[in-house]
Amino acid sequence: MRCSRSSPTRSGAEGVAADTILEVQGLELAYGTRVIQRDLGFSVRRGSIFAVMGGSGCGKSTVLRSLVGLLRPAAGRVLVGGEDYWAGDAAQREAIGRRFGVLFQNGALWSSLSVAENVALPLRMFTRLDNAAIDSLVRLKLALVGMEHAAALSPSELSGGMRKRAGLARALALDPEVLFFDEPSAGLDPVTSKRLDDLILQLRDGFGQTIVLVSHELPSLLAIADDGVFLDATTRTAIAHGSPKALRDDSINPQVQAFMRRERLEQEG
Ligand SMILES: Nc1ncnc2c1ncn2[C@@H]1O[C@H](COP(=O)(O)OP(=O)(O)OP(=O)(O)O)[C@@H](O)[C@H]1O
Repeated sequence: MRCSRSSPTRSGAEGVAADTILEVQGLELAYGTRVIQRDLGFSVRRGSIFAVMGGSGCGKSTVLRSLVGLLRPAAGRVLVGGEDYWAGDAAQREAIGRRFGVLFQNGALWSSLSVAENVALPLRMFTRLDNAAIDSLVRLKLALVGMEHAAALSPSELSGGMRKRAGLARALALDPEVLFFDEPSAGLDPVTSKRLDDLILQLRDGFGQTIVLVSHELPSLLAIADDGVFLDATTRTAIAHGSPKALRDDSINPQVQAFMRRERLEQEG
């Protein structure tokens, strides 16, 4: 179990532990005057898969939005490699944001572009690589997600699972330090969902990729996440920290137990 209040060796910028890539301190998130979550604190280790968990509407996607720069926190800090993300100006935030890859629920591909052109887009926008280098990188990223055969297809010709994998290839285009997923398994059948889980594990184990994901799909969370935070809609803050397995087996919090037990009954039933 890890949370910001229990980090071990502390060093480097802003006193963040050396193996921490992302640290959230005292975060409060609101839409207008409506507070969604407050007093959030957690840290994400390099090379780990970190899950933001909790029931429907507790604010998981809202937390993700604040981590990737789409929602300015009402209070608190998001430290990326020790740098305070929201303290800088737009240019500084953009520079930090380049270190992120983001995969949204439906893959968010441009429908007018082929799969290969979608993956090439960030490389064309943010690098000075020539066409040959971009083509090679696009082939490499598509091969990584098992989509090399689909380079010329348009997004409308892809299944849901293929769209996610194409979106993943695009999110990986710039070799992000942190990869963010919003509900990777949503809308996928169990077999396709398992393939995506295996791919996510491969990225962690093969490349040391750090991944932060938002999910309420417990089978997937239990299979892949090393650590996480459990948000509660009623108290509007985190009520547990730890891996999904540890929360399932050890948490004494009734809300956490109810969430985990329901999922367990569904699996057993
Ligand atoms: N743009 C917005 N403006 C105002 N309220 C919003 C906005 N987006 C989300 N909300 C509200 O914030 C709360 C948290 O929403 P969020 O989507 O972050 O929850 P979630 O845990 O990801 O939900 P789910 O698991 O159902 O996707 C909800 O009550 C939602 O209605």
